[in-house]
Amino acid sequence: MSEGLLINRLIVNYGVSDLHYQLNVEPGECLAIQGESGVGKTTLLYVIAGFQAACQGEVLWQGRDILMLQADQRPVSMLFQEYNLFEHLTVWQNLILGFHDSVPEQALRQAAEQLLVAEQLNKLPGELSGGQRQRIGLIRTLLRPEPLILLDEPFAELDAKTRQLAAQWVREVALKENKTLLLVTHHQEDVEIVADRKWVLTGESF
Ligand SMILES: Nc1ncnc2c1ncn2[C@@H]1O[C@H](COP(=O)(O)OP(=O)(O)OP(=O)(O)O)[C@@H](O)[C@H]1O
Repeated sequence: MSEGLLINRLIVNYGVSDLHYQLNVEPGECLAIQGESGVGKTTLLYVIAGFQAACQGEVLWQGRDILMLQADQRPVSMLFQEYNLFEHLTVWQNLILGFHDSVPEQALRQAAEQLLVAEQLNKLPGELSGGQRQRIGLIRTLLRPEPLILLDEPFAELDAKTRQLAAQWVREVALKENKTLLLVTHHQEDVEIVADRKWVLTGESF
């Protein structure tokens, strides 16, 4: 029994085609997921997070099949492509949303400083650039309490220098908070900075 994440003979069906997954991630490991476009990287993250159904197999976290749980019951924090920011709330209100009475205020502010978005906290998300929104989403996703972090091209809107800064920050927080992290990226530099290991999805069945 794995204490981390074990994806066991998982099959996701789209009409005539099936996607197959078999994977083991150690607790605290940062795994980069690569593979050709359309091979099923995003689909895998959606199934783990509970936003898409699998038709067979298991997703075990610490020995327990999380496919049985509703999305909000899973030990998962995922950064969506659209960064799930509420437009009518300020950036800061967005950041503290969902922490209830245990807001890690100091850590959130420190992260905003490190990722160069501290000046943006009192603004509305609509006033931010795509890259600034992406970093706000990243901060919230990483600093939430859930142990399993799913990131789908989380640096896509960042310039090379900011991308490197954000990748280093992700690595640092993941290690410090003992997160288990799956990172979908096409960039080799992200893999080198963030990941312990790279897994190339080929679409072959097990
Ligand atoms: N809603 C859907 N209906 C039917 N087929 C779908 C649907 N979503 C995805 N697929 C199929 O599932 C496969 C995997 O898609 P997915 O988006 O997971 O790939 P990906 O590896 O993340 O690709 P990319 O790198 O381009 O983002 C694709 O071949 C696609 O045709």
